[in-house]
Amino acid sequence: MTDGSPHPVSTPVRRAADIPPYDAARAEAAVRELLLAVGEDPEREGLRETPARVARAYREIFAGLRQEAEDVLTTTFDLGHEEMVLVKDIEVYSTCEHHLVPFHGVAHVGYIPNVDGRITGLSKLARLVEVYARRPQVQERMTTQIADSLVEILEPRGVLVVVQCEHLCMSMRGVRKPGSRTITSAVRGVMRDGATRAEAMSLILGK
Ligand SMILES: Nc1nc2c(ncn2[C@@H]2O[C@H](COP(=O)(O)OP(=O)(O)OP(=O)(O)O)[C@@H](O)[C@H]2O)c(=O)[nH]1
Ligand SMILES: [Zn+2]
Repeated sequence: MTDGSPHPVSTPVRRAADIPPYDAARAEAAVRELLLAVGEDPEREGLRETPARVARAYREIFAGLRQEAEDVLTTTFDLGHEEMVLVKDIEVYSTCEHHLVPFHGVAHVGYIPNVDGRITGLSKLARLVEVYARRPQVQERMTTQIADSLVEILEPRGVLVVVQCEHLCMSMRGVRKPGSRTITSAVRGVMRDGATRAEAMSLILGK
């Protein structure tokens, strides 16, 4: 990303409560305009329902804008488990905020609970990824948000998030390099320690 990007990773993120309800009619009108702009006929048979379909699809694809990490990291248990918990290969579909085309791949989310051993349900880690993936995104910000929300809510001793994605904006257009993968990571607390980090990484890389 260029330094002059209008959407740097540090862009302040609006809270779900500050975002107006999804405007399906507006999305539909915009898709119709887009079809006209590219030279299509939105009235032809195959396209007649497309603006409404796309509006419904966008509601789903961007549903994370109206969710917060607190909404999904609800279930916590005090199991007294103080060792590393890692869920790997969580499938991710997100949308590049520069081109509004998908980027997709996997996320690996690990943490070391705090001394009380407070942990969350495993599925909640995958739900957390969804909250941040279902927004117009850049991969770096998504990775950071996943890590920081875990830190804030579970107060674990350490967190490691690794995301590996192919960006379709680099595959199907622009530089046209299909198959390249971008890897981002965010490491917090004791996961920064060499041995702990190495253990997490070997679990991620191991088959
Ligand atoms: N750092 C980062 N860059 C991204 C991400 N998604 C897309 N980009 C990049 O955002 C940049 C936008 O660059 P611009 O020069 O403004 O746009 P463009 O002319 O469409 O650029 P090209 O893709 O090179 O054709 C491109 O280099 C994309 O590869 C992401 O998640 N993280
Ligand atoms: Zn892009």
